[in-house]
Amino acid sequence: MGQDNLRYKRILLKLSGEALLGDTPFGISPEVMDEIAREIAEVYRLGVEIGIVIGGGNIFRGVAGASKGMDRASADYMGMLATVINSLALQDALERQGVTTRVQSAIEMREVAEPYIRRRAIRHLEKNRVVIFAAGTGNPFFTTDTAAALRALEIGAEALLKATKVDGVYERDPLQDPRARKFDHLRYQEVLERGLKVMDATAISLAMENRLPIVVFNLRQPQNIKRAVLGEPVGTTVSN
Ligand SMILES: Nc1ncnc2c1ncn2[C@@H]1O[C@H](COP(=O)(O)OP(=O)(O)OP(=O)(O)O)[C@@H](O)[C@H]1O
Ligand SMILES: O=c1ccn([C@@H]2O[C@H](COP(=O)(O)O)[C@@H](O)[C@H]2O)c(=O)[nH]1
Repeated sequence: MGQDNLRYKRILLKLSGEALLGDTPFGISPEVMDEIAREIAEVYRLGVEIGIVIGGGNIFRGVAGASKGMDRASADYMGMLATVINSLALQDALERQGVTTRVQSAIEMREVAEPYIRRRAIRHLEKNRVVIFAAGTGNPFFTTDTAAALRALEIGAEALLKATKVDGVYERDPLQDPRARKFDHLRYQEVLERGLKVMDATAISLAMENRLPIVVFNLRQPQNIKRAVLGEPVGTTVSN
């Protein structure tokens, strides 16, 4: 398949940390990780330039620590380190699929990852390397959704693809209310006004201000990443 069929040639893919659990109670399911790596490798071979942000919900979330009395900022740093663990696991899985990758961390840890340098990240993408952005924004009180929107804008991605545990954006959380209806398309403002929690408001606002389209879809449904890249109807699109 040639590049002409692609709807997006450079994407920022946000992967749910929680989806990595699969059937395991904690951490990373090797089967799920391999399956995700295969899907990404297929899209990579279409010639798409791919930046990735992966969440940390399978290991630790700052709000969970804070709710048990921890200092919020310390808990958030733990959450950011959790995303580094996931990023290294994803790098390993992708390289086993023959995909060249680099991990860039927003918190410096030279022995395991490059520091985040925007121009260098763009150069990696131009050289057909998948760039995995670890440690979120590097700042507490944010989430990896916001990190994904930020990095998408920094690298000039044409879309932010949020691959998560649900099929798209619903009128209410579908995990709480299975009767909730799914939207095919929503405007940014509607997501904010309806208080839809599928993505945090900071990420939505950043995308809205910069007209960055967001596609929310189910990570565990085979071929969904490819379908989104080809512009086929999948999940929910959030744009103007
Ligand atoms: N209106 C809604 N439509 C769809 N999902 C919703 C809605 N409201 C809440 N959600 C929840 O939002 C979740 C996705 O966002 P969240 O940021 O929590 O997870 P993630 O990004 O998939 O995981 P992680 O934080 O581990 O990376 C879904 O799993 C869903 O249960
Ligand atoms: O910029 C950021 C990104 C993340 N965090 C912390 O990491 C965890 C895990 O990220 P999720 O988006 O929830 O998967 C998050 O709960 C925060 O505690 C951060 O502080 N800053």
